[in-house]
Amino acid sequence: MTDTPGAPGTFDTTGTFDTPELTTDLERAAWVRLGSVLDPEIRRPVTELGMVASITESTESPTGATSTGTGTGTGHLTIGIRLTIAGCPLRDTITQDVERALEGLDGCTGVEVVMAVMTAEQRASLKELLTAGRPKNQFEKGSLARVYAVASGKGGVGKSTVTANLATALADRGLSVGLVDADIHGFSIPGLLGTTAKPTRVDEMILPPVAQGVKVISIGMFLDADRPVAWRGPMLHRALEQFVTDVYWGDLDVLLVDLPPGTGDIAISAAQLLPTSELLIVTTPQQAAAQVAARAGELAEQTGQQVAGVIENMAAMTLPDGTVLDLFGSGGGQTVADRLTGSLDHPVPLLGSVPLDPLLREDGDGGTPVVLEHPDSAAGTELRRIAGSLAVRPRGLSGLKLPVTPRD
Ligand SMILES: Nc1ncnc2c1ncn2[C@@H]1O[C@H](COP(=O)(O)OP(=O)(O)OP(=O)(O)O)[C@@H](O)[C@H]1O
Repeated sequence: MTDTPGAPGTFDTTGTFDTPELTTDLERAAWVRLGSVLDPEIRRPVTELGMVASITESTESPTGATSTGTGTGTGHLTIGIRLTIAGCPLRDTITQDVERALEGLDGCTGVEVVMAVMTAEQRASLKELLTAGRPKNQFEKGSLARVYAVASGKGGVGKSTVTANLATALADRGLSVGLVDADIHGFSIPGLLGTTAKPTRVDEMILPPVAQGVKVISIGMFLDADRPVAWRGPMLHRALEQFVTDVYWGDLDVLLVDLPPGTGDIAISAAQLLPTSELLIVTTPQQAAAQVAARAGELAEQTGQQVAGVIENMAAMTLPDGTVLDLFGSGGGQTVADRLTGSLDHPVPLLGSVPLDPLLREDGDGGTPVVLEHPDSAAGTELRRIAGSLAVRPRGLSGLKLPVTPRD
């Protein structure tokens, strides 16, 4: 892989992209194959994004011998790729993906990937291509994405762990999923998804890293991890606003938002910025915890949100010898669901009850969500089941009867 300066020229003035000049059959076949290479962040083919600058079959082999007789090339391809920014952290991934896509291509004797960087005009064209026709806030009313803001009454109930696993399980089902870590003071989502990647900036547009198949953005990606965040309400609101408006999410099926615990500024900002969002309330089975969790759900009355359901976490676990360990008591999830059903104008179901499971914690610590690493574990099975019910849930609950799945 070698670097060359960005070569302008194959973008036309209307902001769309010309295909590179293709003169041999091999070059044309390579172009078709490269249509399967997705930009790792934008998740669209590199051929659609103006990232393939050139495909050239050399007439001279790397050893200096020229091709003979046929008038065609030597089968050695040089692929010019334009990265969005210099020092793009994903250059190796893109190189490997290009090489893999061209593997076994008939008549291809070798591939060299040459990297360049987009010019300012090319970046502007790319941004135009990605944002054209999209509202600044794509999650306004009328948005096709289902948006779930995950809330809890207090910290430590496993809200972030549940959110990361639901996002991963939904992505694993083939849905296009975004995840905003809005737990500004206690951001833990990048760790739970095993990523230390930073977002790429294309001018003022932010491309979120993809981890475990989920497009994820967290305040932690912009900060020095060891420094506490001492932000006040307006700054928190601005940060969340940027996550909503400046991040390129593409066409999402589901956006999950990991809220901080409680009923603070961010929960209210999220309701304003994401007017179609519904709340998912996470609680432990403990009755005292359930009372606080219900209060977080009742905020929905003031913000005009619906509560899509309650998820009980840290429920009783069955030990290998068959005994049941009921660490936090039982019934908290159902209590919250009943109380919210009583106080809000729509039924609030208990969506599921995730047991205490050491694998959930271990996999979370390891950055490999349990739904992928141990899908058949007690917690993995229940989290995948809950994700399944969210995946098929219609958007908006007004006037709809919800399937209530009480647990015993
Ligand atoms: N069902 C479970 N079984 C075992 N451990 C769990 C379970 N759910 C969560 N945990 C563990 O509990 C701890 C707290 O979880 P997590 O950080 O997700 O909570 P939280 O509600 O998001 O906290 P905060 O809002 O304060 O950030 C983590 O160590 C996590 O691995």
